[in-house]
Amino acid sequence: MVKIGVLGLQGAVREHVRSIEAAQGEAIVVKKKEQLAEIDGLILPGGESTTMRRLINQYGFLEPLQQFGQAGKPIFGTCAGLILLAKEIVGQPAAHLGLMDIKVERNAFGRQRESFEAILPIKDIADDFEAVFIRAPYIVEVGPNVEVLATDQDRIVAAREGHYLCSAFHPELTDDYRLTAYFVKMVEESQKHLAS
Ligand SMILES: NC(=O)CC[C@H](N)C(=O)O
Repeated sequence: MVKIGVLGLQGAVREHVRSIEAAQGEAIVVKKKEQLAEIDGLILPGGESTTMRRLINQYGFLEPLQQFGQAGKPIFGTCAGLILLAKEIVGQPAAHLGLMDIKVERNAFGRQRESFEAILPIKDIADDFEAVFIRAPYIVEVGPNVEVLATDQDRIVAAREGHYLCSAFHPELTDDYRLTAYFVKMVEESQKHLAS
């Protein structure tokens, strides 16, 4: 069974643990950078990206997280986690981890649609995924190697670039484990690659 960490500094950590277990992965809550050596893939949960970034700095996580991704280990960023992964954030001078070739806008759906649900098709994963959005960002632009997996009213809300996966919505807040299961499979496949 692959070991999947959930960055446990802030946000929807326990819900991701439950989803990983439901998707046949072993879940580990990562609170210290040394634990990154024990896991095969990592989920950056939703929460508040600015708070998470402050804690990432405080606990010395920034470079270890970047190295984890650059070593080819899969990372799945959900909501605030997507913002952490992005190379560019609209209106902000600097990115956080800057690993994925996407440009994102924070709180992009505005006040009227602060939180909402939508049934969305996700490429190769589901025709009818129940997507829960909470003060969600969306992806404004993607680089040439990024595959768009889902859109909501023409806004990009899920994408993949090689071993990086992201969603603007929260796949851990429902009992629909298909997106998490897709990530577990990505981690299993990367294990085969990294071993060969
Ligand atoms: N549910 C979420 O993760 C919200 C993300 C939040 N708006 C941020 O900018 O970090």
